Parts: sequence; C-alpha cells; structure tokens
Amino acid sequence: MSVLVVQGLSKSFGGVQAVGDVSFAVSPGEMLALIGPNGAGKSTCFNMVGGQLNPDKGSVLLEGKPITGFSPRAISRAGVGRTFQITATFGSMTVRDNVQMALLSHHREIWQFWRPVAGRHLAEADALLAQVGLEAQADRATGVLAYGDLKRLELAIAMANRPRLLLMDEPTAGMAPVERVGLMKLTRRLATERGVAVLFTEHDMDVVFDVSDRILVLNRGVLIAEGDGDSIRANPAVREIYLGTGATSGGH
Ligand SMILES: Nc1ncnc2c1ncn2[C@@H]1O[C@H](COP(=O)(O)OP(=O)(O)OP(=O)(O)O)[C@@H](O)[C@H]1O
Repeated sequence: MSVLVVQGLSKSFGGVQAVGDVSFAVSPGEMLALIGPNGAGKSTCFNMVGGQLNPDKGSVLLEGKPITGFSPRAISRAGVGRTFQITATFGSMTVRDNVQMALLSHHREIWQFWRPVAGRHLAEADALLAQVGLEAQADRATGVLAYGDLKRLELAIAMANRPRLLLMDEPTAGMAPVERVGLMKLTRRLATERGVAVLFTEHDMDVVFDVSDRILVLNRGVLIAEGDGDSIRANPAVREIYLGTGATSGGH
C-alpha cells in the first residue's frame, strides 16, 4: 500500500491557482522528488501535505487514512516528519541530547527543563547517531557542528520520530555540492532500511537524478511529467521549462 496518496489537490491564492489538481502517491522506502521552476507550486504542495495550508480541493491519505486539513501537529503525530531549510536544534545541548529529546517526544514523555535527559533512550540515540555517522560527535555541543553534520543530525532527529513519510523541503540548501549527494544518499539508505517514504524538493539536478526513484515535475501548479530519471531527462516538456537548454542533465 502507498504511504502517501494525494488526490486532486488544488490551492489558489487571491484567484491565482498555485496548485491545480495534483495527484501522486509515494511507496514505503521510495525517494520521490518534486521539482519545477520557481513558483511552480512545490512549497504549496508540501504545505498542504504537512498541514501548514488547507487545500481548496482534494485529499491527502496517509496509509489509507484521510489527514486532509489536519493541523501540522496532528499530521506529525500521524507519522509525517519534516525537515526544514532552517535547522531546528538546540545549540547549547550536545548532539546526543538533541536526539534523546526527539526520542522523548516520540515516546510522548514530557521533557522537563530541570531534569537531565541523561539516561533516557541512550542506546536508541547512539544507534541513530551511528546510522548517520555522527557517533564521534555525540558529546559535542550542537552549536559547534559543521553545517553538513548539522543536516545529518537533523535527519537523525527526524528519524527518531519513526515517521512513515518524511517531507524534505530543499534539504541540501546551503550545502557544498559534494556534501549534497552524500546527505541524500544517506537519506536514501535510511529510507530503504526503515521503509520510510521520502518526498523532497531540490534545486540541484545532480542530486535529483542521483538519488530519486521517481521524479514529479510541476509547472505553474500543474504536474507535467512523472517518471524515472531517464524519462524525465528525455521529456521535451521538461527540457522546455528548464529554459530549453537541457539543463536537467546537471548543474543549475
Ligand atoms: N501565501 C501566499 N500568498 C499568495 N501567493 C502565494 C502564497 N504562497 C505561494 N503563492 C504563489 O503560489 C505560486 C506557487 O508558489 P510556491 O511557493 O508553492 O512555489 P515553489 O515551486 O515552491 O517555488 P520556489 O522554488 O521558488 O520555492 C507562486 O505563484 C506564488 O507566488
């Protein structure tokens, strides 16, 4: 069964259609990229799936259950994780503490400021840190991490909540090109191992073609193509919207 099914999603702002009749599905362990030029409607789609925006029309199903129009918190509780362009970690806490906090939240235990997270979910936190290659940094303050490490920590925190679907809005923004593919290959490995469906937006086409199982192309709010990397690269309509230069084969 698909983890996420989106049917006929539409949204207008002041009479201008940002997203029109968009439908797609994501399977467990699948990496699905949503691409398109600026203003194509990618963020609007994301925000309707994540609950930040209410669709005008259409439905969003998570593992068969409707979550359309639910609050972001309810959608998160239902199993949708999200990583943001701005990293949300506590800089003065250690890397391990941040993951332990996420685990406390996942297990619905209340975190109290005056109580150290010390022994809570330690083994699970360390296992997650090992999975993202941050075990050697576990005792460091989060605030001193290199940006790429911070992104990997963010991924560990997202996975601590055991999402069924992970939404990643430009996860590699601000990273050096060589680090980008690394982060998304890591995401891919975790998605496969954990059966998590991943829906992501990304401007770096090298990353998109390298890690996606499938690609959706939006233009002016409408899905104009869907397929694997080869079919998207060869698609004349896609080439046309990317300035007709064949820019989808790499670069920006
Ligand atoms: N809150 C809003 N109010 C009015 N118009 C909006 C709002 N949010 C988005 N839009 C419009 O909807 C369209 C789609 O925007 P959206 O941000 O979803 O595109 P995008 O594909 O995410 O673009 P980018 O790649 O630049 O982030 C654009 O024309 C945008 O101006």
